[in-house]
Amino acid sequence: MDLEKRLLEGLQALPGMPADVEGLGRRLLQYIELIAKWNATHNLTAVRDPGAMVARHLLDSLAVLPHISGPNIVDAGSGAGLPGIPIALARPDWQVVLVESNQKKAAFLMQAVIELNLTNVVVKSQRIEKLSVENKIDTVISRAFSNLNRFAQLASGLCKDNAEHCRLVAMKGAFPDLELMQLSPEFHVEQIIAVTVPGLKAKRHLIKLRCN
Ligand SMILES: C[S@@+](CC[C@H](N)C(=O)[O-])C[C@H]1O[C@@H](n2cnc3c(N)ncnc32)[C@H](O)[C@@H]1O
Repeated sequence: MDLEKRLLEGLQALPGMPADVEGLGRRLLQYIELIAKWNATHNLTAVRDPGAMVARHLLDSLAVLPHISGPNIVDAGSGAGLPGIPIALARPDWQVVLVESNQKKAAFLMQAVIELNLTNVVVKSQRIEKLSVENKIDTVISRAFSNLNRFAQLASGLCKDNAEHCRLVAMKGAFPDLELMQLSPEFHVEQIIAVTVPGLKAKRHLIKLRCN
């Protein structure tokens, strides 16, 4: 099955997608083509085959959409823009800040914002723990960033102006028993959600934290 067809089938199987799934699919394909082009020089992701990126990067990122709240999202340790860029493409009404401390990756993100005309995305080339934001943040999300406790420690300052509503959301693979046991009591586990990603057999879990 070709890439576009596989992507469209995946998008149609996911809840919370926009009405114009085909338009979203075209922009997502443009995005993975850009990753593939820059990957050789900027080492953005170990997944080199655009075919494998469909499920492992795009659908995996979009599967979180029904479980997070906007409109102000921060993606901590965004790397090649995951999950932040797919989220921004699917939700043009949300504002997404991509935070990435590696300068080469941040340069890619800035180029992606221009080439994909992402008017709802801002790139911050810095460490998440140093970030200050003007808007009240609704969700700080991370994928493959660090262990749960470290993520919570580094990112919780971003929730301080919106503590009632703001949530820290960590995208994890297998159920992270050990990481949950090691989480500091200052953070409260609000929800653990098993997520199904079309085309992926591997398990996915979202850990949603509230700062007490
Ligand atoms: C394993 S990569 C994951 C990238 C992307 N989230 C994904 O799922 O493909 C982790 C990223 O976090 C970035 N990073 C690590 N510590 C950071 C920090 N304190 N602030 C911002 N970015 C950080 C690294 O440079 C790296 O690009």
